[in-house]
Amino acid sequence: MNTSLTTLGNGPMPGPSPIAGGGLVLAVPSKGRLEELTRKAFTNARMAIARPGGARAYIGAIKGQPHVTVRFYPAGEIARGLIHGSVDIGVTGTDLIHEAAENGPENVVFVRGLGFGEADVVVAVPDSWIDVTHMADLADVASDFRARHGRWLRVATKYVNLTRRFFAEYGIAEYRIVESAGATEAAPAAGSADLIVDITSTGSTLSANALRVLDDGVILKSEANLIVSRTADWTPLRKAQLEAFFSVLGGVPAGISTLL
Ligand SMILES: Nc1ncnc2c1ncn2[C@@H]1O[C@H](COP(=O)(O)OP(=O)(O)OP(=O)(O)O)[C@@H](O)[C@H]1O
Ligand SMILES: O=P(O)(O)OC[C@H]1O[C@H](OP(=O)(O)OP(=O)(O)O)[C@H](O)[C@@H]1O
Repeated sequence: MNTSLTTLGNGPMPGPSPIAGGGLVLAVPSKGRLEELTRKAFTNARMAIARPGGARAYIGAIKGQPHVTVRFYPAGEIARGLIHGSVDIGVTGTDLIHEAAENGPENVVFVRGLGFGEADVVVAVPDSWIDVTHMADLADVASDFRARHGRWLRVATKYVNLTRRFFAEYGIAEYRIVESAGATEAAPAAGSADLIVDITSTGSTLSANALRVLDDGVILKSEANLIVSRTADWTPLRKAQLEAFFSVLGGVPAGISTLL
């Protein structure tokens, strides 16, 4: 697995930044698989993240980057912070940028994929729905579901916005979203929803719950990314700090130069 943040090799250990004052917020995932792999990626790039207060502390630092404050946030919060400009640089899943706002991708620069957190957001139905293999079949099911069952078709998901946009592309409007905070795959068997939209990587959670991805049901392919906010307040000082940060990672990436 390639967890390198650099494109041009690791380079020398960074010295103290010549720039004083101001400061950038670098947000990294506070828990789960993304936390561990993100920290490994920064360590590989000789930018090891220190978390002096331990696993429950929410502020960290990078040696040699005195103008960078590391904040540990849930992955979804990082996406929202990058879009709104309260986070300058962040690592999170691309799925969360797309889910957080329809114009989310326009408000950030995806600097590079990090080679982990690879997963697809998919539409999955019970294995027993043998005649439903494509979104067009689902559209047929949705259109007469209420007449047949006396209630709307229910979709369990935490990807409410991605679901609405994707279903609209197929003209599917007759359904209800059941917001799910976790264990979404359990919802159809538990009777709280008819189908789901969720993230999958190996597919084992879907098959363990007798669910199947529709043939054209991949909404998007996601990966952990190093991301820069376009909406942050890019004063000349902070732009210089951003350049200093990326100089350690092999140079300022092309997409960033439009900010500078
Ligand atoms: N099985 C998986 N394989 C690879 N990447 C995944 C997998 N599940 C989730 N991810 C990635 O990690 C991100 C965070 O997922 P996770 O399940 O840790 O979030 P959460 O705990 O539900 O959300 P939050 O961290 O915002 O509270 C996902 O949005 C996706 O980008
Ligand atoms: O396709 P799979 O490889 O089965 O992964 C999919 C599962 O991973 C995530 O959950 P979570 O992070 O709670 O699960 P995990 O750590 O067990 O993968 C996601 O919400 C799915 O439930």
